Amino acid sequence: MKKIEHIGIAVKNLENSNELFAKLLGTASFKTETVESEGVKTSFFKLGTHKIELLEATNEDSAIAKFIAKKGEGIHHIAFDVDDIEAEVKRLTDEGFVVLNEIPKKGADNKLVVFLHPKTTNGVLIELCQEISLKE
Ligand SMILES: CC[C@@H](C(=O)O)C(=O)SCCNC(=O)CCNC(=O)[C@H](O)C(C)(C)COP(=O)(O)OP(=O)(O)OC[C@H]1O[C@@H](n2cnc3c(N)ncnc32)[C@H](O)[C@@H]1OP(=O)(O)O
Ligand SMILES: [Co+2]
Repeated sequence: MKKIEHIGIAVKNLENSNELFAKLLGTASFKTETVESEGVKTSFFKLGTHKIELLEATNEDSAIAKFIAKKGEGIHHIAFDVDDIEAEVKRLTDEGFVVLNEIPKKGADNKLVVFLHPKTTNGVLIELCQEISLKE
């Protein structure tokens, strides 16, 4: 794994949290994107080479809606940048981690993503992500 790509934060209202994080970080969100397959609306802030991803649920079955109902707003996942997501899936599976989707899926911000179950990673949901252009 190369670096932390982003930290995902579950929020109830993206518009309000966008304003709050813009004030907090002193910089505006550079992108908002809805990923229907994940049931989320996202907003990204850049901090050096890292990002903060705010996530609001778009439906009640979304992982974000369930998370907020159980734990409230807050840090939802940590995403790591990888060069070869399929090789990382194999390496981590061989190490005994539970991969939630072995086939990488399309995430936000031009990435392929894979999640690891938080039960096998000390209660922290881990996302692996790879820039799509590197795959082609
Ligand atoms: C925009 C796309 C992408 C990107 O490009 O960046 C994203 O970031 S999408 C983010 C949203 N999508 C996901 O999170 C997909 C992966 N997550 C899942 O598949 C599920 O959320 C899950 C982790 C398998 C949990 O789902 P489920 O079992 O249906 O939910 P429960 O509410 O029953 O939770 C079971 C258990 O797991 C704990 N949990 C749930 N979410 C988290 C979390 N984010 N961090 C830590 N722990 C989590 C939950 O508290 C339950 O624990 P117990 O109560 O102790 O059983
Ligand atoms: Co994410």
